[in-house]
Amino acid sequence: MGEKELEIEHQEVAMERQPVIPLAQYTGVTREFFLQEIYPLRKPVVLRGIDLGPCTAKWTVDYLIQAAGKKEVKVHVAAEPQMDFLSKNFVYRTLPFDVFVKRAAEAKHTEYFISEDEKYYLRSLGDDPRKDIADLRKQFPLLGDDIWIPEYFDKEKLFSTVFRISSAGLQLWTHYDVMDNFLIQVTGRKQVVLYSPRDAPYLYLSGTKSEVLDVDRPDFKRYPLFAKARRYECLLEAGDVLFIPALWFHNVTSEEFGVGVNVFWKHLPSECYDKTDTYGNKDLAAASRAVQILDRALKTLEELPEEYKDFYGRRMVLHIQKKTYSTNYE
Ligand SMILES: O=C(O)CCC(=O)C(=O)O
Ligand SMILES: [Fe+2]
Repeated sequence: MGEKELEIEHQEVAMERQPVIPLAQYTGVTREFFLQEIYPLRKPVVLRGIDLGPCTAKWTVDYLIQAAGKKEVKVHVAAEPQMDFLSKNFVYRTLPFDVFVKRAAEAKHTEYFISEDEKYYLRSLGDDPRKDIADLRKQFPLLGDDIWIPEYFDKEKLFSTVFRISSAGLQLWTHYDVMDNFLIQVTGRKQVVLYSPRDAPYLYLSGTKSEVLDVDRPDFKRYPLFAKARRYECLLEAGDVLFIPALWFHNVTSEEFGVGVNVFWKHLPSECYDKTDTYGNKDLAAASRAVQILDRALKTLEELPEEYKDFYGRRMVLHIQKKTYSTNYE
C-alpha cells in the first residue's frame, strides 16, 4: 500500500471513531443528594445500588411467563437487530405476553413471523393506547408490586411506568422524550449512547428521531454534521438506573435479553404538556404552537421575491438566536 492510501485509510478510521464521553456514575445516592447535587445539572447520570425491590431477583424468564401469563401485548418484530424507522424493517404483531417473553429470550425460534432469528421489542402501552397511559401496576398487577420506583421525585408527578423488554442485540433508534425519565434496567445489560439537546442540529432529526441509525459506524458522507455531535455513553448492568433528563437523545442497544422499566414524570406544571400525549414524547403545548406560528411566518415570507426572502430569512434566524438561545447551558 502506498503512503497516500495509508494516510487516507487512517483518516477514515479516525472519522469513524468519535470520542466517547462517559456518563457520571453514583452509587447509593440518597433522595437529598440526587435533588441537590445531580438533578439541577440536567445531565444524564447512572445511579447504582438503589434498592429496586424484589424484581431484580425474581424476574427470570420463567417467573415473568407465569406471572404475566396470556395478557396480549403489541410488540415490534424486526428481521435485523438495528431497527430502522425510515425503511420500516420491522412489523407490529400482537402476542400473548408469555409467548413474547419466550421468543425474546431465545436466539432462534421454531415459530416466527419473518425469520428464525428475528428480534423482539416491547414498549408496553395503556389498555386503550390512544387514551390510556402505560401503568405496570394496572396492566401487570402481579409484577407491578415487585418493582420499587426510586422516590426521587414527588409521587403526584408520576406519568407512566413502561415495560422495555428486548431480544439480545436489538437496537432502538436515537430519539428524545419530553419528560424526565428513570430508565430502570432490571435484568440484562444494555449500551446507551446519548446526545445533548444542544447537539440537535447535528442529528438529522425527523420528528423526535434521528435519521443517523448506525451511531457506531455513521455514514459521514451522508451525515457530515453528525461528526460534531458529542457522544455520551454508558453501559447499564442489571440493577442500574439511568436518569435521562427531558430532551436528551438516547440510543439503546441490548447486549443481552433484558427487562427494563422506564418511569416518566412531569417535572413541569402539568398544563405545559400536550393533553393528548400518552407516550411522553409529544412536544410541549407551547412548542407546538410556536412551530405552527413559525410555519405561518414562513408562508408569509413566500410572498416576497427571492432576494428579499433570503435577507429577511437570515435576519429572522439571528433574531431567533438572540431571543431564545440560553447562555447558561453547556
Ligand atoms: O431501554 C429501552 O429499550 C428504551 C428506553 C427509552 O427509550 C426510554 O426509557 O425512554
Ligand atoms: Fe425514550
